[in-house]
Amino acid sequence: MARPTEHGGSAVVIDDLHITYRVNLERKNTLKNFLVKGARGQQVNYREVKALRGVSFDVPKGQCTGIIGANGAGKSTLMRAVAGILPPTEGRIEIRGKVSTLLALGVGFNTALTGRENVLLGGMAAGLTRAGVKERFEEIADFADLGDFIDMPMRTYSSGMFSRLAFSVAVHMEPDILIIDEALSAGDAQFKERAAQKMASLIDAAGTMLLVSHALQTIQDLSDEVIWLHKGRLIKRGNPKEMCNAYLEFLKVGDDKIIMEDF
Ligand SMILES: Nc1ncnc2c1ncn2[C@@H]1O[C@H](COP(=O)(O)OP(=O)(O)OP(=O)(O)O)[C@@H](O)[C@H]1O
Repeated sequence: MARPTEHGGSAVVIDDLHITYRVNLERKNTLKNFLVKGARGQQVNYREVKALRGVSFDVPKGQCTGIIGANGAGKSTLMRAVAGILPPTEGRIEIRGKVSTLLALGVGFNTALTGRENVLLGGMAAGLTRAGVKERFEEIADFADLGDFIDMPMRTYSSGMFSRLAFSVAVHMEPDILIIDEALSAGDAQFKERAAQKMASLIDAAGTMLLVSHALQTIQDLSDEVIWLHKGRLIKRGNPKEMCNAYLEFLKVGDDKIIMEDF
């Protein structure tokens, strides 16, 4: 049973989240090198990248929360953490419901298998029964619109085709929480249009969404609230138009001071 907290209406609660990547700087990143260095008492050379530094916010149920920020701000890291792919280095993520994400599904696809087989596996990985996936299969395949390619190994897919299938599987899982990271850039113009329509209908169906995009118009059109990340920190959260305007102003000026004044 959900713990009664002050975040009663939240689908996701993120509390003081830190994520630090540990990057191995060794030229020879091999087990042998690691063991040889260990045996000689030498240190293996690591560098730490603090991708998220104490981020806290909650995602209200049934709303779309947009995430914006410059390259390297930590947006994808945050999405991977909410999807359960990356464990928090420090802090806490509480998820109330079934999460579906393009990231996790894309990662889970086995390119030696056909699209059809991957839909089955992906659906089951997302918590559906075999019968449940079969019931939805036609709709998923129709939406991805890959023609005969659905029965071809996925290694023969273009990256756009890969994304279309991943997107289609993700949005047909009826998740409680849907994570979309730049999904609208998946596929060609026609698919983008259909993807946007599908997302609008998902939002109407009151699903909770986390949406990461550099397309600020899309963010404004779809989000109820926007979070602005910069260098691993949450700078501001609030009304989509105001957040996007503030971010655009920052991009124009290109100066961290504009952020730090309010921070
Ligand atoms: N696998 C990784 N190993 C080490 N460092 C990483 C890894 N992935 C991301 N980083 C670093 O973490 C920081 C945040 O990266 P992240 O991809 O989350 O940013 P982003 O906001 O999604 O950026 P973009 O808009 O460019 O996609 C960056 O400094 C990046 O270099």
